[in-house]
Order: sequence, then C-alpha cells, then structure tokens
Amino acid sequence: MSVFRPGLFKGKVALVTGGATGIGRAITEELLALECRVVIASRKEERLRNAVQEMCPDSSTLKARVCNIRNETQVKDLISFTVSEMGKLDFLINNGGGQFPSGVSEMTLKGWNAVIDTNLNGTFLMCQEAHRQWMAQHGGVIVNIIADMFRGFPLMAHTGAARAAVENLTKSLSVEWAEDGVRINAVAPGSNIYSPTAASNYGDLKIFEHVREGIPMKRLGTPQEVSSNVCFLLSPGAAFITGATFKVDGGASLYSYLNWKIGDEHDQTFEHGYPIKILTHFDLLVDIKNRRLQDPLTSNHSSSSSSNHSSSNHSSSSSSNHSSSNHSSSNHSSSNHSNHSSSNHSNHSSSNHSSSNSNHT
Ligand SMILES: CCCCCCC/C=C/C(=O)SCCNC(=O)CCNC(=O)[C@H](O)C(C)(C)COP(=O)(O)OP(=O)(O)OC[C@H]1O[C@@H](n2cnc3c(N)ncnc32)[C@H](O)[C@@H]1OP(=O)(O)O
Ligand SMILES: NC(=O)C1=CN([C@@H]2O[C@H](COP(=O)(O)OP(=O)(O)OC[C@H]3O[C@@H](n4cnc5c(N)ncnc54)[C@H](OP(=O)(O)O)[C@@H]3O)[C@@H](O)[C@H]2O)C=CC1
Repeated sequence: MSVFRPGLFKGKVALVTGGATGIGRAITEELLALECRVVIASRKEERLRNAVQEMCPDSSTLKARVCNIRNETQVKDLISFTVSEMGKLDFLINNGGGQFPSGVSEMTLKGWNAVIDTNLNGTFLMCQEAHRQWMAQHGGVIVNIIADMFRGFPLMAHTGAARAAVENLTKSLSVEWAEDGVRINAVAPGSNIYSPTAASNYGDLKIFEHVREGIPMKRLGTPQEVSSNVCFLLSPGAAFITGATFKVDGGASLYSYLNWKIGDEHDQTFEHGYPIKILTHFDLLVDIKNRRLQDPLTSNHSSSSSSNHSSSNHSSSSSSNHSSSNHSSSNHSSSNHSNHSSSNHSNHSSSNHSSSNSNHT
C-alpha cells in the first residue's frame, strides 16, 4: 500500500538497513509496492529470512544480507553484494539502529560506544561505502533515520548525541556530494512510532503508552507514516530537497515533556558551591542494576531506594523532601558509583515525583 502512484520506483534498487522489522519493514513494503527492488540487511539472519518469506519470496525482487553496520568489512560486503546482485544502488535508507535507556552516570563506556558505533559510525560507514562503490559515479538518494533529540534526550543521551551527529553529517554530505547527483536527508521519527519490535526493546514497560500524553495528535504514529515520508524524499517530488530533516512525530517535538523532571527546589539548594540536583525521572525510572525499565506506576520504589542509598553520598541537606523519595533506586548502589565518592551531585528524585506522575500519565 502506498499513497504514491503505482510503479513510481520501477527500475530502482534500494538498500534498507533494519529492513526486516518495524519502520524498516514498512519502508521495504512500500518500496516493493512501488515496484522498487530491495535489499534488506541487519544482524539477525532468521529475522531477515522470515521477512523475505512474508514480504516477497521472489529473490530477484527482494534479497537479504546479514550485516552489522558497525563492522566495516561487513558494510563493504553489503554494498558490493547489492551492486553485484541487483546491478545498481539508487536508494540507501539508513534505518538500522537503536539504543538502551540509561542515565549517563550509570552508563558504561562500552554501552556508550555500542550506541555511538551503531548509530553514528554505522551510518557513516554505510554512506561512505555506498558513495565509494556506486553513488559517486551514478548519483543516488540517501535517507538517514534519526530520532527526536532536538531538545536533548535525557535517559537516551548516547543516542541523542549520535543522532544529532548524523543530522549534521547529513548536512555536510548534502554539500560534499551534491555535484555527484546525491541527495541526502534525514527523517526524525518521534519517540512514538509503535511496532512490536520497537516496544520489545524496552522490556516489560509499556513505553509507548507513556508517551501518548505528550503527542498533540493524541495517538501513536505508525511505521507506515514514517515510510511515506521516506518515499517522498526518495521520489522526484523531493528533487530539490537535500540536507534537510523531516520530523514525523505528531508534533511531539514541540510539545512533549522530556522523560526527566527537575525538582522545584533545586536552584535553592547548594553545597560546596554546586547545586545539588534533585532530579526525578519523570515517567520512567531506569533500574540499571537489573537492566530493565521500572514503571513508577506499578513498582514500589520507596523501600528499595532507601536501602540502596545507605552507602551513597547523597547530601542530607537535600532535606526531608527526599526521605520518601521515589528514587531511581539501584542507580546509586555503591558498586556502580564508587567513582562518584567526591561528587556533590545527587540524582535524587523528590517526594513530588508521584504527584508529577499523576499529572502526566
Ligand atoms: C527514556 C525512554 C524514551 C523512549 C523512547 C522510545 C522511542 C523508541 C526509540 C527506538 O529507537 S525504538 C528501536 C529500538 N530498537 C533497538 O534499539 C534495537 C537495536 N538496539 C540494540 O541492539 C542495543 O540497544 C545496542 C546497545 C545498540 C546494541 O546491543 P549489543 O548487545 O549488540 O551491544 P554490545 O556490543 O554487546 O554492548 C552492549 C553494551 O551496551 C550496554 N548495554 C546494552 N544494553 C543495555 C541495557 N539494557 N542497559 C544497560 N546497558 C546496556 C552494556 O554496557 C553492554 O555491555 P555488557 O555489559 O553486556 O558487556
Ligand atoms: N520506533 C520509534 O519510536 C523510533 C525509532 N527510531 C529509530 O528508527 C529506526 C528503526 O527502529 P524501529 O523500527 O522503531 O525499531 P526496531 O527495533 O524494529 O528496528 C531496529 C532495526 O535495526 C536493526 N539493527 C540494529 N542494530 C543493527 C546493527 N548494528 N546493524 C544492522 N542492523 C541493526 C535491527 O535488526 P537486527 O536486530 O536484526 O540487527 C532492527 O531491524 C532505529 O534506528 C530506531 O532507533 C528513532 C526514534 C523513534
């Protein structure tokens, strides 16, 4: 199904990373509907195999290739596979990517690097190799899927940094490669495009139910609504558009709360010249120790948080507000934070946390 005219992409070849699931799958289905031939690529072979069977078992129209976009050798192989098997590469859609939710204090360097490597370096490698092996000589269109990180991305700072970098990379390449006939744009889905695979990345927490409140349109978006935007950018209708970012978010980037609340008193509370941060994750609490998100509406934090704070250096001057704190619990266990011993920072949530939640969920 597509809003675009049948046969729009007849004779074209597209490469879609992450094309077996969610947004990438919707893009692949729409491209196929418009008579494009497509290669999908990602890490999990079985996912790819099943997707090909379900979408189009005709191997001259749809092919799959295992590729971890973090791996330069595999990226080179993917592009050469596409060109040799399909004969060309007109469209590259850098959609494969993702992250895990975590505060920066709790993040390991390995975790940071994994997300930067996936979303920034992976996109860089894919663009570079597509250009080297095909688009420098023949032109083409690239669409980079990024994210709504325009006001920062608390709890997702690694991906926020990576996606902001990809947006800027997109601008640089739109200038560098314009003379080669390459257009390159970015599409930023809001944090609100539901698919089962996207949701499953966040464990038991029904993350997409939480975000609905912050969407002016008061509904979640669909992968198909991202796909139609991507197809527009690939189409001749976007022939004079390059270096741009299109948001597909139901207005959420203009309206939604960040997943973080700063306590009312923070600017009045200082110790050794530093503000003591009284922060509370707004709707979502990250339990780093257990590597899963906790839902503040359904989980009881108060008992566990007090025991977890016993060895941390949270300032007692952060007052009685904190005694019944709905703190993000194990984030502050001494084992995770031994290097914070001289820190004056307190990622504390205040007692107004639960009332905030009731206003916003
Ligand atoms: C605050 C909530 C906002 C909600 C917004 C919701 C909007 C939706 C946005 C979306 O993007 S939906 C799409 C979601 N899909 C994906 O994210 C899929 C791809 N993601 C991944 O594969 C991983 O997240 C990854 C980290 C990018 C790669 O994982 P991989 O296992 O391949 O990495 P490794 O190289 O093994 O390194 C892992 C390293 O990373 C840290 N880490 C990984 N997961 C977690 C976690 N859940 N919690 C904390 N830390 C994590 C950790 O340091 C790992 O190293 P080890 O400790 O395992 O050695
Ligand atoms: N859904 C949403 O609300 C939002 C999504 N996004 C972004 O949109 C894109 C698509 O996400 P969505 O469809 O929602 O979620 P999915 O989890 O369904 O899609 C992520 C896809 O990326 C692939 N992938 C992940 N890491 C790699 C890698 N290292 N190499 C190759 N492929 C990889 C996965 O396949 P495999 O596991 O087989 O490798 C999977 O198909 C992602 O970049 C995501 O971060 C951005 C903002 C919001």
